[in-house]
Formats: sequence, structure tokens, C-alpha cells
Amino acid sequence: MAVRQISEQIYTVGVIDWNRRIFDELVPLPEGTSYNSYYVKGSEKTALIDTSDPSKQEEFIGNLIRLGINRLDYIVINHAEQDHAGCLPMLLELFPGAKVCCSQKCQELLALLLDVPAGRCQVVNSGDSINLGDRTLSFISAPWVHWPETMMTYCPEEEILFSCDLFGSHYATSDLFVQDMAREEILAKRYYGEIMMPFRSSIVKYMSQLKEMKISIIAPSHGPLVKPASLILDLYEEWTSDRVKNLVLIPYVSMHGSTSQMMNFLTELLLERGVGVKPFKVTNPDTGALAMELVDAATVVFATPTVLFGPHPDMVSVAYLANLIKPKTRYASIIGSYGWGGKTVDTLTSMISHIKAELLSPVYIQGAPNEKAQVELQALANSIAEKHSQDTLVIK
Ligand SMILES: Cc1cc2nc3c(=O)[nH]c(=O)nc-3n(C[C@H](O)[C@H](O)[C@H](O)COP(=O)(O)O)c2cc1C
Repeated sequence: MAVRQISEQIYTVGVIDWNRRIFDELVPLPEGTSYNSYYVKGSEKTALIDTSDPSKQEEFIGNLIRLGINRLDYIVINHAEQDHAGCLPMLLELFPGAKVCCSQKCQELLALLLDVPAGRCQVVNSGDSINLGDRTLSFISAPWVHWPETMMTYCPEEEILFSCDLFGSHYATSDLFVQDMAREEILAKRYYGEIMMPFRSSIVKYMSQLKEMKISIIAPSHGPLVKPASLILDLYEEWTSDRVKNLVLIPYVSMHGSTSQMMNFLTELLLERGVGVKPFKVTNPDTGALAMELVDAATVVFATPTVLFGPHPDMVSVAYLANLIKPKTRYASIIGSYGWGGKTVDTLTSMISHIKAELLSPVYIQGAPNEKAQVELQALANSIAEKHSQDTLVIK
């Protein structure tokens, strides 16, 4: 089903996983995903770039058989994670003459994770290439997008960048190339927020390196290919920039309604002041949707009551995640209600230390919100609106 021709000598032979709904037991997959693998048929030699998730091994091997592949000279492994390299042990049995091209670090991980013998690997460095006759594959080291061993592979004759996880999207679609750019923007942004955002500073460096190259097509490890490449490169340029949107994200939870009332009141105040707002309920959260909002919201206000002297556990989980993915948030605050005492504000503040945001005065009140709480929320709304309007990095 998934064997399709990209160009005269390049095919996609990976597998579309229409029904998978969670990745790494962490990332929700509302639209499924795909495990992309590419076959490059040079005039003298052949190469496969990445494999498939082992859960789809049968289908994947079926694709190779359908294409009549009975010899492989190289298997390029851009990334050792099992959803890309998981079928490698089987491939090494089926193609005893094939050499695995990968980075040194990848070779170590392949041995640890998949018991791949070092003798089957040909370690490559950034700038190295393999000659397939009339096609060349050259390698670009790209550690920390999102593992330390990652590399990308480039075919200059076709101007295709096999970008591994970078520029990907979890998107099961029959479109070989992105057709619906609005849909792609949402799914690619979600993917960027969940998986790539913690490595923003590394990605910025790779982006400037890639700008020097002639790239017509981006062929990622998940989701459809992108042509022209600028469609996704321009989006990444924006997401990895320091610029943020005039938007306040309010992750919230409330047991008896006091914190909800505060959140609603703050939302109204911000809207009146021309600031966008996105309330986000943290009970059974769609963490992908949260990550997507964190990509470019200028401000995050955590809204939680006190439970057993600290933040509500659902908020703890969301704050922990937000802190891990290191958004470029510029301002943060905390609002909520308590009954008799606790350390909610201190605990939450210490939990978000990776978010290098300026902390605006929290509004943390005892009981249901009264007039004093309203005044304090007005002051917070004024402060946010003023910060956004004066900050040159906030897109107006
Ligand atoms: C399970 C539970 C544990 C609580 N623990 C604390 C606590 O340790 N300290 C405190 O000040 N209030 C505590 N409270 C009281 C709530 O923080 C208080 O009722 C608050 O106003 C609830 O806000 P909400 O209406 O937004 O849920 C607790 C309430 C519940 C239901």
C-alpha cells in the first residue's frame, strides 16, 4: 500500500499506521502516523534510508518484496530509535551483504537497543558520502534533534533532504506530498512542540546550515513529504525564532469553581485589553494541543487550587511537561484559590525553572474570589497587556 515513487530512482517504502493513537506512551496521535523508509536505486548500488516500527515489520518487508528489492548495499540509519531502526535486525538477516551507515553514537545505540553487531556498521561522519553510481548520499550530523546520535541524509542529484525526525509530522495520510498546508501546519506545529521544541537552539544552527544547501524536497521520517521545502522551512524559521504571539495560555483546573471563576474573569479582562487568550483544561489533557500552544504563546498563567499543600496533581503534571519542553514563553504567572495554607506558588515556581520567563505577581487568594481578588486580577491583566504591547518580540 505504501510503496510509492518519489522520483525515477527514489521510492518511499515505509508504512502508514492509520490507527495508532499514542506514541512513546506520551504523545497523542489524533491522526495516526507513518514510519517512513526510502529506497534509493543508484546505477551501481542501492540504499535504504531508515526502516519502520517493528510492529509493522511484516508490512514493511512486504513493501520491499513488492518492489522486487533483492539486494541492498547500504542501510542508512539516521536515528537509532526503534520506530526508525526497529526492523534493522530482520533486514540484516535478509540482506547479509548490506552495510549499515550511521554515526558512531548511533552504532553504539544500535548495539545496545537492537543488538546490531558493530561489524555490520560503517561509521560515517558529517560531510562523508556514499556513491551509488549516478546518485550520492551525503551525511549531515544533527545531534539533539531529538537524540544525540541523529543525522540527516542528503541526495544532491535529487535535491532531497532525508531529514529524519526534523520537519516531520505525525500524520497518516495517503498524500505522498503535503496537499493541505493548513492541516500540515497544525500537525507539524504539534509535532514541533512535542518533540523538537526542547532542542530549539540546536535546530536554529541546523537551519542556517540547511539554508546554504539546495533543497527541493524534505523527506521526513514521519508524515508526508514537503515540496517545495520552503513550506516547512519557513514555518520552522518562525517557530524557532524568539518571536511570540500576543496570546496568554491559561492551563487551569478547579475542584469547586473558585479558580475557574478567576480564570474566566482574567480571560475577560485580557480580551478587553486586546490580548488573545487560550484557556486549557488540564484534566485528562491532550498534551499535544498543550505543546502546540506553548510554541508561541507570549504568556502562560497557571491556574490551580491548593491540594494537600501544593498544586493540584493534574497541574503538577502539566507544569512538569511544560518545563521539559522549554517553550520560549516571555511572561508567566500563577493564579488560584486555597482554603487554609500551603506552598502552591513556591512549588509551581520552582517547577518551571526551565521556562525563562519573567514571573508576574501571582494572584493567590483564600476562598472564593472577592472584590480584592478582582482588583488583583485587573492589575495582572494590565501588567500582561502592557508587557505585550511594549515587548518588540511580541507580534502585534
Ligand atoms: C482534596 C482537597 C485537598 C485540599 N488541600 C488543601 C490544602 O492543603 N491547603 C489549602 O489551603 N486548601 C486545601 N484544600 C481546599 C481548596 O484549596 C479550596 O477549597 C479552594 O478554594 C478550592 O479551589 P477551587 O474551587 O478552584 O477548586 C483542599 C481541598 C480539597 C478538595
